[in-house]
Order: sequence, then C-alpha cells, then structure tokens
Amino acid sequence: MFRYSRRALELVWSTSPLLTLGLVALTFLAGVLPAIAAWIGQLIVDEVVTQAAQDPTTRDYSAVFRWLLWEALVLILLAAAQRGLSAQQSILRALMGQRVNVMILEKAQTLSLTQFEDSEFYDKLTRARREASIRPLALVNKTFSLLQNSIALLSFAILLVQFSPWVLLVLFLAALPVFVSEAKFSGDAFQLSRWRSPELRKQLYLETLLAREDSIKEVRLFGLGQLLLDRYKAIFHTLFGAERHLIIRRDLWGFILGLLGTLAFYAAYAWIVVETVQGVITLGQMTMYLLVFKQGQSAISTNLTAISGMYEDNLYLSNLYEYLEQPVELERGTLTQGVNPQEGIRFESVSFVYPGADKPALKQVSLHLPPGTSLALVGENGSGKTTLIKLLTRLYQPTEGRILLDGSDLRDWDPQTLRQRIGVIFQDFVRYQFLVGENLGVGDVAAFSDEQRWREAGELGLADPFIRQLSGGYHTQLGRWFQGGQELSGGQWQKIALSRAFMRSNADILVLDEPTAAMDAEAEAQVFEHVRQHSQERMVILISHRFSTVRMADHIVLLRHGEIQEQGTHASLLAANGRYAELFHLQAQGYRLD
Ligand SMILES: Nc1ncnc2c1ncn2[C@@H]1O[C@H](COP(=O)(O)OP(=O)(O)OP(=O)(O)O)[C@@H](O)[C@H]1O
Repeated sequence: MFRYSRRALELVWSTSPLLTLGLVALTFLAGVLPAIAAWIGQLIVDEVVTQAAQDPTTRDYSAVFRWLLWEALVLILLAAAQRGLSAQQSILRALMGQRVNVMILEKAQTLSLTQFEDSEFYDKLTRARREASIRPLALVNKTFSLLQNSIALLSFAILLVQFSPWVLLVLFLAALPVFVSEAKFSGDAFQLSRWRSPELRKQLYLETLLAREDSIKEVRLFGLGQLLLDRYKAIFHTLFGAERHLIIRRDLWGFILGLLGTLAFYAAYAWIVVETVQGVITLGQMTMYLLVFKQGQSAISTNLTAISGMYEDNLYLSNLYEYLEQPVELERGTLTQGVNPQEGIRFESVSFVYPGADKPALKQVSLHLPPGTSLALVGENGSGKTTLIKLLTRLYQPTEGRILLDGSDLRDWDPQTLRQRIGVIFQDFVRYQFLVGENLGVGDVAAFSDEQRWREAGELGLADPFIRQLSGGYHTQLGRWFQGGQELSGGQWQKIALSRAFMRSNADILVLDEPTAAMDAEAEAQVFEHVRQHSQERMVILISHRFSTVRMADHIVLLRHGEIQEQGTHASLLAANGRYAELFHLQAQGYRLD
C-alpha cells in the first residue's frame, strides 16, 4: 500500500522543499490543537459548575473568561493552520500538476515510434496523463492527513485513557469494518477504471471527431453526427452501469458498517453519563470525554478513508511509474562522419516487419544512391515506399540487413548528425497552427525564428510568392484554432512542407514522399525540376505516382509487395519493357486521352 508513498513524497519535496516543510509544521499544529481545545473545554465547564454553585455575591468570572479566551485563541490558531494547509496544498497541486505533465511529455520524447503505435502502451500513456498528474499530491496530502489525525488521536487517547482503556478499544474496533470495506471498494474502483480505459479512449476519440475542425467537415457532409453520438452514448451506458453498481454498493456498505461506529458512540455515551451521574467524573470531564470520543471517532474514520484513498492513489501511481519506467531503446551511435564520404546511401538486403505484422513490409531490398544523384521510388499503394523512407530516417530499425550512409551503418551514426543531414517531408506532414514562417522554421529548430532563413526556404520551396500575398506575410497565423488564423489550400500547404524541407540548409539528403500530390502533373514536374536544380550536391529521394516526374530521376526503383521488382534509369526500364514500361505507357496514354 505504501509502495509509492515514498516516491510521491520525494516528488513533492523536490517540487518545493519549503512548502513541504510548511505542510509538516502545520500538520503537526492542526493535529495537537483539537485535544488542547477539548481539554480547555473541560476546564471551562468545571469552572462554570463551580461558579454556579457559589453564592451570587462571591462569584468570580475571571477564571472562566480567561479559559474562554485561551480556547478562542486555540481555535483561531487551528483555523489558521487548516487554512494554511489548504493554501499550501493548492499551490503545490498547481506546481505538481505541471511538473508531472512535463515529466510525462518529456518521457514521450524518448519513446520509439513502435511504442506509440502499440495500443496497450498508448493506453498507459493516456491513463497516466488523465489521472496521475493529480495523484502524487493527493497521496502526499493523504499521508499528511493521516499524520495529522494520528497526532490528534494520540492526544485524544492520552485524555481518554484516564477514563478507561476499554473506551479506546471500542473506538478502534468499531471503525475496523468500514475500513475493510473501503479498502476493498477502492481496489474495485481501480480495476474498473483500468477495465474502462480502452473504452474511455474510444469515447475521447469520438469526442475529437465530433468537435474538431479538421474532422467536422466530413462528419457534416456524410451526416455522421448522429451515428457517432449514438456510439458515444452507448459507450457511456455500458460503462455507467458498472460504475453505478459500484457507487451504490460502496455507499450502502459504508452506511451499514458506519452504523457500528454510531452504536459504539452511544454505548460509550451511556457509560460516561452513568459515571457522571454517579459522581465518578465531573460534568466538565463528561463534556470533554464526549467531545474527544466523537472527534476521535471522526479522526479514525478520516484516517481509514485516507488509508483506503492512499491505496487507490498508489494503484494509480503505479500506472504513472509503469509509464515513466517504460524501457527506452537508447539511440547509441557516435559517428559524425562515415568511413567513405563518397559512398552515399546503400541498402544491403534490408527486410522489415512492422511489430505485430504477419508479413514483411520490405523484403531483401538492395539499392545504392551515390551523392548528388536522385532516386525515384514507384509502386502501387502499400508496396513499401514510405516504409523504406522510415528505415532510412531511422524511425525504425531494419529487421534484417543493414543500411549504410557514407559506408557506415546507420545504427552507428550519431542521431543528431544523422537528422541534420536529412531533410524530409512525409505525405502526412504536420500542419502546425503556428505562424507561416514558423511552419517553415520547424524544419530546422536552430533557425526556428530566423526570418532571413524562412524567406530563403520559402523561395526554394516555391511558397514565397503566395506567402507574400497573405495579409501578415511570413507572420500570418495559420489554421483556425487561434485568433486571426488563416487556412491554406492543400497545394499551398504542400509548398509550405516543401519549403520546410529546404530549411535544413546543411542537409545533403532530401526525401520527398509525395510532396506534390495536391498539385497537377505539370506543376509537380516543375517542382521536381526546381528541386533538382537547387539540390545539385544533394541526394534526392522522391516518391511519386506520376511518371512524368519519376522519369526525371537518375535512378528508379519499382517496388511490389515490399520487394524490388525492377530498377534502373527511365530509359533502361523502358527498354526492358517490363512492369515499369507497362505502367508508364498506361499513364502516358491516360494523359493523351485527356
Ligand atoms: N505503422 C505501421 N504498422 C504496421 N503496418 C504498417 C504500418 N505502416 C504501413 N504498414 C504496412 O506496410 C505496408 C507498406 O506500407 P507503406 O506505407 O510503406 O506503403 P507505400 O508504398 O508508401 O504506400 P502508398 O503509396 O499508399 O503511400 C502496407 O502493407 C501497410 O499496411
């Protein structure tokens, strides 16, 4: 149960040692003050009884007023301690929420793509993000509350034991059943939330579809709204049933077992009353014992709830730490230069199977791309073109074979150097809701805000002319999420992506995965020609379904079901009169028919 308490405490301590110390001090104060107040209460009542019995002429109120003043002081102190505790907790909550979220996001940066694609893992991440940012502090708060109530209980016990040790025993025994049931139901609640997690993720996804600008267009036009809403509601109803059942059981049992506590209280009450009537204890002592017994009972039940809550928090924290401790593959590699800089890129019998897939996406692929040359990858959908690029950019490691850059294995390269050398646009490039210029700047973080570089990249990527037309030029906000944002056309976005690839001015490998699919064939050919001219020393790898562009590449590879079916220059492939020639003529014919 306390497995993660220490770590949660460390987390809170490292977030703010001062506030943590403050919590400890005030917790102690809030723990002892109630007993002191009860003790003063006894003195007041006894003094009142004494004075009431006096002759009216000789009554002296000074002692009772003095005690009243002391009690008021104690209660003011107690209120201040409680306020102070809650203020410190609120501040810590804000700090901790931010801290844990940053930890989660930082960890996410070290994870591999494979981990992100694993739904079980993704589930863990979502759960960690949803719950765990508030849990560490909740756990610490409960630990402190436990401490505070235990101090209070100890001081109550010191007072109560003078009456009878048996009363103490009754106090503890009566609270035990509630505790057992609370602990059991906390475990159930956690299991339930774990079980619900994939369903909740589906709900979250439906929410995104129903309320996000990038999907709402299609949802509207296909009339999907009702269908998706019905699904959303159906998920809720399945989940809600189990939750309601748990809530009802938890509170019903809580009530029944709680009755035991009330019974115990009245039994003790009767006992104390009898002793008072018989004159064994004074009226003041009776008031004090009753107060202490009542408060002791509530302290025990708060403690028990805190303990079962801690159990729940611990279970949730196990989730956070499971995520944070997820092993990551360290990107080793230290090379900043290859053994043979004139070698370019070489694939040697590379095969690759996606995790969990039953057949390989690439099989025995061997190819060579010398520096300063261009390579076009063609093939039907799903033939493995993008996968090849993902391996080249080291987003995945080949399952078999190896990829060499400048004669050295890609795995041995320093990841930073490698990424600096490759400028890449994927077909599903990101449309950042940032300024236009920043949308280019993301291509090279070192020059993220460098306006001069934005312009140069914009010109090379053919985006400059339309960017100049925008109201704010390179400072125009893009997208609709934020104030004043402008939306671009598909082709304009692609020019932004193309320019982004040119931001990597040091990159000598340019990878374009269908960079121009939203442009017409002629525009695409022009873009590629333009890229070739401005990339004389670079290796360019292009994926395209347009043969008018593909034919301009120095080397062409035709992939089919993950294997190289044919490769060569445009002329040699036509001469071979194989599949490439067939596809080329088919498309050429299509255009002629136009
Ligand atoms: N993340 C992934 N996990 C598992 N399988 C994948 C993943 N991405 C792609 N695949 C599978 O790998 C194969 C090759 O996909 P790839 O994206 O490389 O094709 P492509 O040639 O780029 O296709 P397209 O022309 O449609 O872009 C396909 O069968 C696809 O289903």
